[in-house]
Amino acid sequence: MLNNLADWKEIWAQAPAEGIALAMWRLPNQIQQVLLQDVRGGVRTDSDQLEHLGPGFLVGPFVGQPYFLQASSLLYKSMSTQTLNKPLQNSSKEDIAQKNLFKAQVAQSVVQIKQGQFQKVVLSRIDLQELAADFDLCDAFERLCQMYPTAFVAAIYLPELQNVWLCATPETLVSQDSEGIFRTISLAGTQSGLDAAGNLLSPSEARWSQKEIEEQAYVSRYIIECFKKIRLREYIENGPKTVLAGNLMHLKTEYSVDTLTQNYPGLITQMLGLLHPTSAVCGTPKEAALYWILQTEKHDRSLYSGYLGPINLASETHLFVNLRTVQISGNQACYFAGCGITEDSDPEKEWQETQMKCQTLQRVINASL
Ligand SMILES: C=C(O[C@@H]1C=C(C(=O)O)C=C[C@H]1O)C(=O)O
Repeated sequence: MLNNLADWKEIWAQAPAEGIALAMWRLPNQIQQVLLQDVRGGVRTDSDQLEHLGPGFLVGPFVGQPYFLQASSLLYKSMSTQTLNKPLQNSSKEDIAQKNLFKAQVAQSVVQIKQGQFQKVVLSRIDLQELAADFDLCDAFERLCQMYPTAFVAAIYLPELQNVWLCATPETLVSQDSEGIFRTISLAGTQSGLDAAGNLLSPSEARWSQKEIEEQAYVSRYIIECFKKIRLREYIENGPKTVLAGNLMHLKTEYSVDTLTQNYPGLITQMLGLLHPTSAVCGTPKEAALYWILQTEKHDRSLYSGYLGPINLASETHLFVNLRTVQISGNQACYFAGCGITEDSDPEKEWQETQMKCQTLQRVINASL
């Protein structure tokens, strides 16, 4: 039947030798997990028309053409009901050299903003850690599904990249359901969702500063500008409101469009092309922010802050921003996290924010020790 955890582990173990591309995911608020195998190994596509690609899984890098994984086979199983009984621990260490470098980059970005080069930029950094000898990808995926029920949890393997990515992201980039409802969100502004004792706070306890409200408004304005470019006026806007995303809280505004009554059949393809990379992961204006990111960051973002998700499956498409994500090569884990910088940014606070974002995955992955 190939639908229990042991079978899925076997498929993951065999994939590199067989040159098969894999994607395994669990949509937000669902219990069903899906494992897709592409015997062709996944191919680069121009994604001109998502609708024409057929059923599969799309993986777009921060910059460049996406990979399309065709659904050669699909396996389904339910999330394990076994509860996590190991304590979660925050294991991120502070590397002083990394911290100083990042804080200097944030300070330089603030200077650029004050000089009028751009208004907002999202800078990221990496945190390299060794995985425990008994780390198991499928177990970590299960734990993330249990810990973060509202996240999109996914793991992918692409033979061309020779590494695995695992994420638990709170951010929808674009989606369209079987009734033709298109959705996107504006997500930004970050604060801890835990109190000093590590208990979850309620969203009503969040207090947002002007800086964070402004930071999220850039993303909302950017989305509305994209709608304007295609002369779409009939959209529903809901928010901003505070949402919990794992150990963090963000400000979120939801946008939806009824593509059937509005007669917009290609909206999702058009919006994907216009939106990515949004002001939530790149900045405003996009070109100047992107130029600064590529000049400043010392690492290659690769698939971090790109997008991924199932397309054309059961007449639905759900693409998410690849955040709260880790790239795994052998026993090396490379965690990625970024933060939105505006003219009011404080380098120390921005560093702390990236630490909290890395911990979203680290506290769960390291709990399997
Ligand atoms: C860039 C990241 O997150 C994005 C940036 C946020 C912010 O700047 O506050 C919040 C949510 C995401 O849209 C990340 O998690 O790496």
